[in-house]
Amino acid sequence: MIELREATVVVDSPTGPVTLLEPTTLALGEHRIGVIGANGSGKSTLARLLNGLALPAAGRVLVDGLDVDSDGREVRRRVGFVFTHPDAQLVMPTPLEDVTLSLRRSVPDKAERKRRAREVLDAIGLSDRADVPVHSLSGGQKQLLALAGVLATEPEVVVADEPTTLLDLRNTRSVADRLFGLRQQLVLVTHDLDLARRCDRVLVVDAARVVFDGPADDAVAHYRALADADV
Ligand SMILES: Nc1ncnc2c1ncn2[C@@H]1O[C@H](COP(=O)(O)OP(=O)(O)OP(=O)(O)O)[C@@H](O)[C@H]1O
Repeated sequence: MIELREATVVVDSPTGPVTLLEPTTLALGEHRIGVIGANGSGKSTLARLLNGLALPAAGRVLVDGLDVDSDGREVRRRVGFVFTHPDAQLVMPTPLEDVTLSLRRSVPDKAERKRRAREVLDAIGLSDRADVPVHSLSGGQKQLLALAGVLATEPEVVVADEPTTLLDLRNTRSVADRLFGLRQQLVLVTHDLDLARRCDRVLVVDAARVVFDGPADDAVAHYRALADADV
């Protein structure tokens, strides 16, 4: 369970401190939680708080009772993060080497690590691409590989920040189907309202606040009304 208690994100800027997230209190227990809202509203900031990529300036963020501030390493082990751009995550020349690298902490034996990496690639549908150059993969395959690298570490929660934004319809479907097929809790930041509708609970973020929190259809209606009010 992830809990935010009056968590606030503030950054310094040349003109003084800027609040990226107003004090926010949430308990995130549902299997699939969507986060929607306009560009620049604070969705990524909220997502990054959940695994300590952003730290609260005030308030607390707890993952299974562990504080992101003081137990950052353990929190990051429990909460995996998938970025919009898979290239931000893929550092090795081939998929097999990349997933093997993700396993370096959890699997000490080298041969066993490779075997497990092949299993992970197989499970995500990339076993036939295991040894090709990463740069030759399609955008969808790269995003699946980034997800495989995260899943290899066996997190309890997967936070994905607009993981399908760069993908075409077919790749969006395949990445989304993997994400929604996970046994792990999923927190999905997305501009794709069809994906948001598949979530059990959806947060709408606007101007650095969570302005709606509830069932997906109601959240999408709320977001549409906000957009209409802006025109
Ligand atoms: N380090 C920073 N310093 C100053 N402002 C920042 C910083 N990081 C983010 N911001 C600003 O905070 C606001 C919220 O950013 P965030 O990335 O959380 O938005 P978002 O809702 O995820 O947007 P998008 O849908 O465009 O990805 C934006 O106006 C952004 O420019």
